[in-house]
Amino acid sequence: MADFDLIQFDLDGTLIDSVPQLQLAVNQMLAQLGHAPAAEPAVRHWVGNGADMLVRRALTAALGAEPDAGAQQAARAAFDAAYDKVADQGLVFYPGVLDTLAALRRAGKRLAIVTNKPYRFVPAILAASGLSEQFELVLGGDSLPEKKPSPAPLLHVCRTLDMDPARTLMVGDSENDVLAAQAAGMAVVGLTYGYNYGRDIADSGPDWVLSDFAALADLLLTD
Ligand SMILES: O=C(O)COP(=O)(O)O
Ligand SMILES: [Mg+2]
Repeated sequence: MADFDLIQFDLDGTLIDSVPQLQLAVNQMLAQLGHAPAAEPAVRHWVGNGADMLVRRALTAALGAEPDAGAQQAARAAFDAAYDKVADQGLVFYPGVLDTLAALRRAGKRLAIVTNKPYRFVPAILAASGLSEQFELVLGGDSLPEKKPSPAPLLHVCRTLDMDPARTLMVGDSENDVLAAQAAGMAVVGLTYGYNYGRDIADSGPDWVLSDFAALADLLLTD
């Protein structure tokens, strides 16, 4: 058994499969700007570095070139307005997520979320899932000047909750989660089922590779 007091979770691709809602918002943005819709696998590969990068990657694919600042800004505003309407609709949790989070809380583990998704969208998602009370701290990609793969948000959570990074576990689906945790001096679990630009999460060298969220209970709660 691994002994950690604080578990920091990624959100998209780790707790929820948010690509359906992100795809809706991306395609609404593309339609508004006169472009053809993007297919689901493409959107899946564009997630991971926050909304600005998602919008930039979608626009670059549609235009065949990098957007200028004005186009990017207009597209981001269109995306935000569309995503605001759907972010908390029809949420799908990966198998085992809700039960395992509840078991970790019952065992006295402290839980936090560090996502690259802009913070404004996150409270509604957690409220719609009944998870608002489970996490002591929630940081979005724009909560601090740096987002994952910077270790800054992970270390900020430890400082705020007065916890030692050496007794903290990061759990995520992307190399950004693994790199952030490694730079923060934290152990990290890489989940295989999320979004990692189509790459194998094992390649970034997490301490554990799990294909099932419920396996976290075996890692953290059995002795
Ligand atoms: O919004 C993103 O690009 C990714 O979000 P995540 O950090 O929760 O996976
Ligand atoms: Mg993720």
